[in-house]
Amino acid sequence: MTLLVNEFASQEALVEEFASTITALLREGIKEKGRASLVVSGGRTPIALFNKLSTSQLPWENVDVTLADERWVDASDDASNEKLVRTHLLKDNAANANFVSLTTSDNDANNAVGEISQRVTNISSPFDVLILGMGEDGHTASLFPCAKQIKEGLTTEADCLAVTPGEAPHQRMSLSLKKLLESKRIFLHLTGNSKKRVVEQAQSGDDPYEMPIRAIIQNAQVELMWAP
Ligand SMILES: O=C1O[C@H](COP(=O)(O)O)[C@@H](O)[C@H](O)[C@H]1O
Repeated sequence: MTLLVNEFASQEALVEEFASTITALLREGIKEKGRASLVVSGGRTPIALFNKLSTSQLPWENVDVTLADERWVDASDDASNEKLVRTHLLKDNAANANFVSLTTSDNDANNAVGEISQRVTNISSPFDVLILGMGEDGHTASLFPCAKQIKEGLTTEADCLAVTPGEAPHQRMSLSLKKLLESKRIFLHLTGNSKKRVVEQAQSGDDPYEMPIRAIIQNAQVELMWAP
């Protein structure tokens, strides 16, 4: 499919426009169906966007928010994507959004796949907005090229799976490629020149197992939101 490239002069300019686009899409979803859904990623990139989005004027109680992936740590751990979302997004106007957690108290994420899948399935499909990030290795969500579950992640009909990345910390829970693609609008949010080079590398090859972000770009229209 296509990668629509939106480049901004600064991260501030990106956040301003991106937050307003997301707000408009969620408002549209609520108008059409009574509820809207927003799937976000973790990591460092989305923090400023989350802070800005939390000030958006929306009936947030009608918005379901979940994650594209989670690190299998306690929700109080600094590595937790849920902690990031709770700290930077689910506050101010957005405090009443319905957050769907991708964690349980199970020690092993494999034992929680059924329960998490059920939670994700209960969010109306397709998602209104999906915001993906990407690592320097071309992983997106927790679909890591170095994980032995990568084939499962890119081919399963299930909504989510447990992943153990070979070269990154923490076991993960990730939405599957199939579930990620069930989204009306898919954004890839990146900052910095090195991530831009990784996207260019992804575009110049075909193998999704080498760079899983390719599986998204090859199967959907993806809107890149990039700033230096
Ligand atoms: O581990 C993860 O990394 C990616 C990228 O994070 P960033 O810090 O480079 O922005 C993120 O998209 C994913 O959700 C997260 O679990």
